[in-house]
Amino acid sequence: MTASTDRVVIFDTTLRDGEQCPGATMTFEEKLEVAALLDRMGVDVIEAGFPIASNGDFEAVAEIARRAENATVAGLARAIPADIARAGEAVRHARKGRIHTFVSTSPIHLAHQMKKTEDQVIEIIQATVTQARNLVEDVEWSAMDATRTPIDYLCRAVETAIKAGATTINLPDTVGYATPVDYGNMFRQVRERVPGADKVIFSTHCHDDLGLAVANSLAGVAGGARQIECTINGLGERAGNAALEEIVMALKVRRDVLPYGTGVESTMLTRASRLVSAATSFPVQYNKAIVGKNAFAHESGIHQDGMLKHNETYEIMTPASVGVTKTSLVMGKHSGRAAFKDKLKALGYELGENALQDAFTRFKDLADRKKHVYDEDIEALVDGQIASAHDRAKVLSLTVIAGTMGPQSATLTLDIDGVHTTVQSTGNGPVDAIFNAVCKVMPHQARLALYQVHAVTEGTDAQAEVSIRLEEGDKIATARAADPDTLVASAKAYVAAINKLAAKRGQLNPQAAMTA
Ligand SMILES: CC(=O)SCCNC(=O)CCNC(=O)[C@H](O)C(C)(C)COP(=O)(O)OP(=O)(O)OC[C@H]1O[C@@H](n2cnc3c(N)ncnc32)[C@H](O)[C@@H]1OP(=O)(O)O
Ligand SMILES: CC(C)C(=O)C(=O)O
Ligand SMILES: [Mg+2]
Repeated sequence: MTASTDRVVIFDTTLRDGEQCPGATMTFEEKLEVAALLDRMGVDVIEAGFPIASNGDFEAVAEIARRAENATVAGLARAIPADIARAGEAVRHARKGRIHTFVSTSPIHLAHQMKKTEDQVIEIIQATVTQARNLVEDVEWSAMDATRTPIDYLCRAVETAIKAGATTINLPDTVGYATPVDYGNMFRQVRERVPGADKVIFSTHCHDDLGLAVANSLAGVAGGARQIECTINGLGERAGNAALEEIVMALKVRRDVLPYGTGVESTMLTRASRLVSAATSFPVQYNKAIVGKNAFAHESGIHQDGMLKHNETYEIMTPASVGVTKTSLVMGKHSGRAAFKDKLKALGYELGENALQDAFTRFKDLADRKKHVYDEDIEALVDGQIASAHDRAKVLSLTVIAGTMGPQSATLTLDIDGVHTTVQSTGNGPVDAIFNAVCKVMPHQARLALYQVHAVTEGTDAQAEVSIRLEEGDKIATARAADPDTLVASAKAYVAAINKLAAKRGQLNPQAAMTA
């Protein structure tokens, strides 16, 4: 695949450079799982590890090589015969195997890390690429720290690698130093000057030290590269590598100016991101492009209003195109009426204009005080509004006799429209006794569909929160009440639910709303 084609090879190095990120080590099984997903989603080359690094790395590369059905599997090797032999052994059983060998070319690396002269490194390139090529057909050679290498020497090194049989030439921005203009020009110059450059694929490999990894990779493609090395979630050494999901979507969304396709199924990107995040225990930052939790979330009223009118007002790609079910309109202090009304509709409420305005004001007050406003908060706010608007009965006092001696009984005083009524009742347990007492004052035909108690906090002095759901024909009323005394919370929740039911009935027949 030379520069004249419009297809870019996606080379994923999550399992090699990604794993070099401090703390991101994956187990053998996790690596197999990630590799299987990369293979299925259409990644062209999976760099599965650095076989000389450890027996574990060797085994992982070898097993991934055996299992991969579509992708080429690459193993990394320094410019050292033992490394190359080990990488060759690891990818031996792959349907398509690659040895990726690299050596430094920059003056600073030659002087301080390699302690070799330029001529010595040229000899090493010649010998090691030849060795690799004798083991496999597909050999990638990388000039480590290419972007800090004088162009004349870089061209000489690349020419040596091509002559020795390299089929892919990678020019990494190892330390994340390049800018897009530099990086694109480097590829243009090398491709123009090196004999045989038109017979190989040039590759980018960018690090994100200046936050330019994706931009540099795309500039490299504009300069003639046709392979991009990248990682899921941008994982990698130091600030990471170019993020695969960003590269794939940039090429997909901006095909008008970057007319190069990939074979990656973009709807699997979110899944891959979650898998790698779980395997490495590295959380994905909320505002990460493409796969972050907020990538398709809108909180501000103006954006939400636009999104409700037309989804292209504030989204340049659909959530479905990257495997996210839907856009989310997050309710918060920046939300407006349009989104609030839409949320209420989704939650099953249809309020008149005045009630809507009232609920919206209360919602804004709540959002000013609370960081996250959940659907349940909005439900409670509207339910509370409905209930308090029709809150005709209130629990004034409750005395319960419970325990083993039985029968359990409850003495309950309710305030209904300002009139205090006291009743007594027995029951099969204290809660039953309370509910029977309530029914004496407020008879109804509703079925108790849910009675649930849970502790709001920990400890024996915790507040008990009781949830009740009553169903009467097609009318449903739910209510919650909290009190340090579970039985008092039960009485309050039950009365609140009946209040709501009465209000619902009352909308049809106000006189019959409460039959005390
Ligand atoms: C830019 C990159 O991402 S490069 C890849 C980096 N990844 C890793 O290093 C992860 C895996 N690494 C390892 O497990 C180990 O470092 C090993 C197994 C590769 C080597 O371990 P050791 O033999 O103990 O060497 P150590 O790590 O201390 O030093 C690296 C040696 O490799 C040499 N070296 C580094 N790169 C290359 C290269 N491309 N070709 C040849 N030699 C190299 C260094 O000069 C140094 O040699 P020296 O010991 O003669 O000075
Ligand atoms: C091994 C090489 C390709 C590398 O990771 C780098 O230069 O960043
Ligand atoms: Mg790297």
